Amino acid sequence: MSSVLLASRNGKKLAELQRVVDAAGITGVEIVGLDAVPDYPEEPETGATFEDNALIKARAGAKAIGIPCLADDSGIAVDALNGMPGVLSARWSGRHGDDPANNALLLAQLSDTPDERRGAAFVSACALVLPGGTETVVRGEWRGRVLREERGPHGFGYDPLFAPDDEIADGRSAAELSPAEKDGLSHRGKALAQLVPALRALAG
Ligand SMILES: O=P(O)(O)OP(=O)(O)OP(=O)(O)OC[C@H]1O[C@@H](n2cnc3c(O)ncnc32)[C@H](O)[C@@H]1O
Ligand SMILES: [Mg+2]
Repeated sequence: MSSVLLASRNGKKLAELQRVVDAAGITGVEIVGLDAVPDYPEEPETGATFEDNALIKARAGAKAIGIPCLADDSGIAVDALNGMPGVLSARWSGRHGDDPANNALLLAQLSDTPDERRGAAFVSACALVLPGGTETVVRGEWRGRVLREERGPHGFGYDPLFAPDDEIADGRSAAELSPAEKDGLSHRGKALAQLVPALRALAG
């Protein structure tokens, strides 16, 4: 049984990554979180793109622990803000990981933006880096619109403000979808689906 390190310091994101990998039913690969390995310092996420940052995080984990490492870098890209917050999504309000402050700032910035120009996309880049140096990076996108108020109890981050375009969502926010529904539609689900063959190849 080989092990793969899932390198995220965001508990709710980590849970989503774990769920999607579990649902893929990959046998012979054990997924371990950062809590199961010795502590190593967090790399600054200095990349200009989601892909760059996912690689920074996955390379750091593979190097520090010496096993294959999977990392996600993600965020929301708002059309009316020319793609921002983008790679700055986790710290848009200035405080890293402060979801209520990030959501409040985004709402305020879009207060004058009419409904027909509130389009946005969640983006996830997922990188798998092997200690030998092999690197795979994939991307998933999820189109929708930014709501005018937060709705729904599930998910994390900007989910309560994001209404996916998918018909099956039927106007609900991403935080009003069940976790399984979100996984089936989300940027992260779409990105990870492309990594399943590479993960399967590690089994043994
Ligand atoms: O870097 P790690 O340790 O994985 O954890 P993080 O929370 O810092 O993660 P990112 O740097 O990738 O920043 C992603 C931010 O984008 C937002 N985001 C990403 N995926 C999301 C999702 O599925 N739903 C809602 N918001 C999301 C949320 O604000 C995250 O904090
Ligand atoms: Mg981060």
